[in-house]
Amino acid sequence: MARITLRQLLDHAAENDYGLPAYNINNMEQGLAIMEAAEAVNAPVIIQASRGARSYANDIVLAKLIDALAELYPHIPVCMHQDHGNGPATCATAIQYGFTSVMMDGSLEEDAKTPASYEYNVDVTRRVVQMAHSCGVSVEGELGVLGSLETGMGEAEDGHGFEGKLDHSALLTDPDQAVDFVRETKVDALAIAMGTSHGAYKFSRQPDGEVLAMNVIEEIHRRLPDTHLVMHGSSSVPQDLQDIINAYGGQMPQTWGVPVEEIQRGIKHGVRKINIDTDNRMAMTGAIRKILSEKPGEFDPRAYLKPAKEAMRKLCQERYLQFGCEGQASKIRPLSTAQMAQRYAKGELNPHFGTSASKAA
Ligand SMILES: O=C(CO)COP(=O)(O)O
Ligand SMILES: O=C[C@H](O)COP(=O)(O)O
Ligand SMILES: [Zn+2]
Ligand SMILES: [Zn+2]
Repeated sequence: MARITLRQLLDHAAENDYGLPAYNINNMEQGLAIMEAAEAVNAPVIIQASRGARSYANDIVLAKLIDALAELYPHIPVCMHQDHGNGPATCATAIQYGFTSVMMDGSLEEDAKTPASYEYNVDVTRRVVQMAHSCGVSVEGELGVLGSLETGMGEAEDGHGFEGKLDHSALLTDPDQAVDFVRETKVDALAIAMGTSHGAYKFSRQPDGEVLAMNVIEEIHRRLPDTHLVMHGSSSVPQDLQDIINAYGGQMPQTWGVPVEEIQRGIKHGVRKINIDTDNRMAMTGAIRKILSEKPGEFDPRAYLKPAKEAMRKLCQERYLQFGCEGQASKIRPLSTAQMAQRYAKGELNPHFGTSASKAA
C-alpha cells in the first residue's frame, strides 16, 4: 500500500517541474474516479477531505475507503490530506485516521468564518507543524484570506469562508509576510490568496490580472523559491459543464473560473498543489441531470452514478495531463511517515531561503 506524504510528493513535483491537482472526496464514486484517472496516466494522487466530507462520509468509512483505493492501485502513491483544518484538533484527528498531510488554515479563526490576526495564524500553524512533523505528517498553511477581488466577498456556499466584505489588503497575500510566515512556522506548503475563491462563482467575466493576481504568486516565488505554493479555488468552471447542467434543468448563472493556462503559469512559478473540487462536482451533476432527464423512469442509482463517475474521471485525467503529472507515479518510492519524522528531526526538511536564485525565474 503506497501512502505518501504531501511533502515528498511536492518535493518530487518541484524537482520535476510539474503541479499536482488535489481533488476533494466525499464518496466512493469520487475516489474510484480519481484513481482510475491516475492509473490511466500513471499520475501520483492527492485526495483531500474537508471537515464537511469527514462528517458526511464518516471518518471510519473514509479511512477504510482510502485504504481500499490504495490497495486497489498499489503502484500509485496516494497522499491523504485534510483540507482546511480549522484548528489543532481537526488536524490531530485526521492524523489518527491515517491522513499523511493536514492543512492548518489559520487565515480564519476556529469558526472558519472570522479573519484571524497574523499572530494567531503563526501561533496555531506553528503548533500544528510541531505536532504533525513529529509524526512525519506534512502541513499546509494559508496566508491571506480567499475571496473575490471583484466583490470583496468570500464563499459562503462551502460553509468555509469569511462572511461579509474584505479589502484587497486582506485578500492578497503579502510577499514579505509570506517569507516571515514560512520561517516562523516551517510549513511544507503555503496556500496563498490572489483572487480565487471556492465554488462556481469566482469571476463575473473572463479573469484578467485585475481580478486574478498571478503576479502575487510570481512575487512570492521570487522570495521563496523553495517553498511549495498552493492554489485554492482553482476550478476552471468549464463552459461545457455549465451548458450541460443548464441544458438538463439546472439553473446556474453564467460564471467564469480559473483558466487552465493561468494555473500552468503558476506551475512555472512554484505552484505545486492545485485544489479542485467544484469542477468535479459539476461534472458529476451534469451527468446525473442528463441521465435523469433523458430517462425519467430510471430509479437505479448505478444508472446515473456510473456516468457521473466517468465524467469525473475524464476531468481528473485531463488535469493530470495539463499539469504535467503523466508518468510521474512510477518514479516515486514513498517514504513512510516514520522515515519522514526522522528527516524532520534531523532538520533535513527545514525551509530554505533565497538559495536557489536560478529557480526563481
Ligand atoms: O480550494 C478548494 C478546496 O480547498 C476547491 O476549490 P474549487 O471550489 O475551485 O474547486
Ligand atoms: O474547501 C472547499 C472544498 O470545495 C470543500 O467543500 P465542502 O466544505 O463543501 O466539502
Ligand atoms: Zn482558507
Ligand atoms: Zn480551499
